[in-house]
Amino acid sequence: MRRSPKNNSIMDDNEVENLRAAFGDSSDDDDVVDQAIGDTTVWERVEEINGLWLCRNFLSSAHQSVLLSAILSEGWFVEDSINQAMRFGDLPSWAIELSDLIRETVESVDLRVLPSDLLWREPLFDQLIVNLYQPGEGICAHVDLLRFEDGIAILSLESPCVMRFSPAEKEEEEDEYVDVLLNPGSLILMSGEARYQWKHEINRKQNGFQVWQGEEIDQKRRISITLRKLCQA
Ligand SMILES: O=C(O)CCC(=O)C(=O)O
Ligand SMILES: [Fe+2]
Repeated sequence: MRRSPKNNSIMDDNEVENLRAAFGDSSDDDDVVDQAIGDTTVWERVEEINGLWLCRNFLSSAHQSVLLSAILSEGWFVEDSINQAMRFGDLPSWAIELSDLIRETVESVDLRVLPSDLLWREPLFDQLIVNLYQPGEGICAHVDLLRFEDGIAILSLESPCVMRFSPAEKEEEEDEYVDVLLNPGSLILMSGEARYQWKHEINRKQNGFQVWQGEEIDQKRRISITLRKLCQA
């Protein structure tokens, strides 16, 4: 069975004001603020999967460029053989800003995007993975390790991709899955069932070939940022 997510877009009345506050209301640079707010900065619940939320335009293109430069200037990806960087505990300032922005934008909508015990834990995230995928590279189906708490965020940069969710435990021969398109600048949040009862994967094996709604996706390099919190020992 193939299912694709329906878009339950709900725009909170206060959202634009809150986003303006989140991105800083620099009156000398209103363009950047407007781009940051975007016209589709909306949390969408992926209907088929409890606890899975998508914010398509979480970061404006300007903000994506700034973040990408910050990541690349960490110097983690200077060699072709290195495609993943992990940090625990003290995160780089750009990751803390991202984490703050997630909390602010979730708080600003009157929707249960993240249960409040997760949203208000301190810190919200203390573990970071940056993955760099060349065209044709992806990640096989997995549930994130249980050493991490519930409440996981993934931000996409540079290239769109399709992330496939499938039940972690499926009946034999059952082929149930839900595809979600992750555009650059989009953010997904997984909690509850989405985090524990569904696997996620990115299949770009065939020379980077992926299809979304019948259209081939032009694969480029993709960078993702995964934010999680380690369980207490
Ligand atoms: O790159 C992604 O979007 C997914 C990364 C991921 O699932 C992980 O690091 O556990
Ligand atoms: Fe994962």
